[in-house]
Amino acid sequence: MLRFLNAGESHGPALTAIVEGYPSNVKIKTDRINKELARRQKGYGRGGRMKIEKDVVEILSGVRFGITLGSPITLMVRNKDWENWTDIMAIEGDPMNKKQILEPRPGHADLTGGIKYGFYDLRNVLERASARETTTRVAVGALCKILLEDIGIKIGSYVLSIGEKKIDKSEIESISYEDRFNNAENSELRLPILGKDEEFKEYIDKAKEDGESLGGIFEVYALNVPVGLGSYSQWDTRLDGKIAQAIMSIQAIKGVEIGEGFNLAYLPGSQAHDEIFYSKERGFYRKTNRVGGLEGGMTNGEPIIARAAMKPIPTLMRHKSLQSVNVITKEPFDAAKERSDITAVPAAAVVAESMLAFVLAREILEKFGSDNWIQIKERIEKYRQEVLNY
Ligand SMILES: Cc1cc2nc3c(=O)[nH]c(=O)nc-3n(C[C@H](O)[C@H](O)[C@H](O)COP(=O)(O)O)c2cc1C
Ligand SMILES: C=C(O[C@@H]1CC(C(=O)O)=C[C@@H](OP(=O)(O)O)[C@H]1O)C(=O)O
Repeated sequence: MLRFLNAGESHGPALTAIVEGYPSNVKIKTDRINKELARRQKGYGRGGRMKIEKDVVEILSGVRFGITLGSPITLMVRNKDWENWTDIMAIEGDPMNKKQILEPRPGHADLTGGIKYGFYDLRNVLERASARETTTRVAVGALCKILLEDIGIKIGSYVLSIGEKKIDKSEIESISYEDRFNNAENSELRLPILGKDEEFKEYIDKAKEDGESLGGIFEVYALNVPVGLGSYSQWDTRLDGKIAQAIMSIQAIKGVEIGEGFNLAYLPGSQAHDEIFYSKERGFYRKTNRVGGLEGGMTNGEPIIARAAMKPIPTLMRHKSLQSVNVITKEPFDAAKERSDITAVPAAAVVAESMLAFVLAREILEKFGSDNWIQIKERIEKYRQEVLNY
């Protein structure tokens, strides 16, 4: 089974991931992975840290002369900021008590993590809870995208709202997925339509001036996915559940819906489902995709669509603060900080693409075999023909 683990602290020397179950005979170019890492770093509204980091991957195992071996792949991305934090983040030696963080920030793992793991220096919690970790999720996602692209599956994302500023569903209905993809790539906010960036940027600037932070909603999709990934046979083989879990695991995500999701609850049955049609060229198909490509926990051949809601970034600037309590003195304090993102919805969307790519690559390998990519690809092509002839 394809799986990965990642490790690393936000201000430690490096972030790493080990990917196991990735097939042999896949051509890997580090440029392809670096392109995804750069996409995650973009997005208007990010804070000072993104000016420091320029994420690039180093492959430490599992690839020889640019070809995967079928053995575990180790990926590493160095933290440039480590140089500024070496003494605070010291791996050996006596603790530097003067740099302890005793003030838990609301909306973060700080307080609960401190209580649970038995630390008063909350840096021990926040270093790992931070979304900096998503860098290696994206590196792993890039490996998965290489597989998926080779069999014609394309994954993308776009931002639908930041705070109260929204793109209406009706504004993008007539735009093809190809155009939405290109528009989002050319927008600093990953917006699916052109000409809206300025409006959104002004809105973010205003939030910054007010000392506020913003959340938002993004959509992530996968096109040309074969029918029949996932299964209805057990609760934990249902693919809609796996996708929701993978996206929900991203820091600050508080809601995930598949297809029309929550809106379906307001519709009568006659308007909520996707009727079935048949043509010789296309086989079975739907004219609508309200269920986001998933029925009975399986892909039905239509695009997979998932939307996620991100809460506003918890760290606020000095002039607008949230109340909290010092873990030693028990005195109240003001949790505002100097450095933070104002919003990171576009970055979270790229992370969600990576999580979707990982889940889909894992399902593909589960269904079609997991050792030699050349054979796996042949099986997928044969299966696609069978589906068409069903
Ligand atoms: C890409 C990305 C960047 C983030 N940047 C920040 C940040 O600069 N400051 C901050 O306080 N939280 C930031 N967050 C949110 C926190 O990581 C998150 O709210 C926190 O870890 C608590 O997790 P939870 O919201 O899932 O409970 C970011 C999240 C993501 C996905
Ligand atoms: C470093 C990244 O995001 C970070 C996620 C994050 C958090 O609390 O989640 C807090 C900020 O880090 P710092 O406190 O060092 O400024 C963000 O910059 C990244 O996305 O690569």
